[in-house]
Amino acid sequence: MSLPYTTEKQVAVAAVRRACVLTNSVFNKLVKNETLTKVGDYAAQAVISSILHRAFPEDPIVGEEDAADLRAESGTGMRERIIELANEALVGELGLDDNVEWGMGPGQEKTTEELLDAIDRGNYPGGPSGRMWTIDPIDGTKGFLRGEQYAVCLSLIVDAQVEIGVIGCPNLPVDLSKPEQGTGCIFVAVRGHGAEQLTLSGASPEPLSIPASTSENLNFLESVEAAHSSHSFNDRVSALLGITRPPIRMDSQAKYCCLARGEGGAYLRMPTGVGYREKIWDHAPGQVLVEEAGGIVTDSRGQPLNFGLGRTLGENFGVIAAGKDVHPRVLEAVQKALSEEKEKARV
Ligand SMILES: Nc1ncnc2c1ncn2[C@@H]1O[C@H](COP(=O)(O)O)[C@@H](O)[C@H]1OP(=O)(O)O
Ligand SMILES: [Mg+2]
Repeated sequence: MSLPYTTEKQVAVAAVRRACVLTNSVFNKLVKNETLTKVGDYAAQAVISSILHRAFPEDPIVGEEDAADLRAESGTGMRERIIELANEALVGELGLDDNVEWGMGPGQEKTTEELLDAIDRGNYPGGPSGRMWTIDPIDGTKGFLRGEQYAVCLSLIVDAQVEIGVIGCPNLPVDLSKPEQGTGCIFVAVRGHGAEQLTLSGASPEPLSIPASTSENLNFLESVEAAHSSHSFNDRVSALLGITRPPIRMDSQAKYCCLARGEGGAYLRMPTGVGYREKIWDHAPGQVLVEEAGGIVTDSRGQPLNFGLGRTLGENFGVIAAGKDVHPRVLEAVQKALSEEKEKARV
């Protein structure tokens, strides 16, 4: 019997790889300003969505972008650039085992209308049942703009459970401690079948598992942006756990990837204020990756993240991701730090 989701996995990896090549070339070719990330975002979503649609025409997509601004008169310049870049990425000869059947390779250029429709196909509202894909074409836009970490993220959710996660990290060192090995990795997980790291070209799969950690070699992975995740709360939790090493700060779901391969011991993301709801495309691929590498992902109450509530995870209780042995300790420290905060607010 073949493994479940064999075709889905191949198509997803190929789509993410093409989108990574595209975002790299956007970064290298264009002026570094806010428009750069928009161009990359739209073009990468167009590419991934086109490839998914060709392979799985019935599957709905929850994507970060929609094409409304591009369809407007004012979007003409950007639109033309995006169509050109998306088509380059779709037909480019990457010397890989891509399949023309899935809308990649020579002669597969799309019209403007087809690509705008592909972007708009990301408008699915999500929900508790059925199959759906999530796309975050450039997660960590701030990191992308700085030439640091960002990630191209894709997941398949079935009945609110994440079954496949694929995360492309073009700027991530193959091994954080061996920079000479170069950068560019793709992380892939299939529920029940493990997690692996590939090179950006899709070669050399290495299985991933999170090693056991002690307080001495443990440290947090956290956002660069203090507005996305409270640094001071993480400092307090670190102190409660006796962690002495400074946190590893990086943008995007690259944090889940590093955790899955044993770099840092826990990813902690606590809300900085009220109001922001985490999006499912920002956590679905990372969740299955960490779980398949042997870790646990919950919110700050110890509850699993709920991917069946729509486009967001609902009320924001934060995220704790860590190895099996570390997670209970982090959860306990998080709850202690939360009750300290409550106590302070009361006094
Ligand atoms: N107030 C916020 N709290 C948490 N996450 C946020 C907030 N504002 C934006 N984000 C999202 O955080 C993600 C990046 O997180 P990180 O800091 O780990 O790199 C992005 O997807 C970004 O969404 P958006 O793309 O809509 O800006
Ligand atoms: Mg994102």
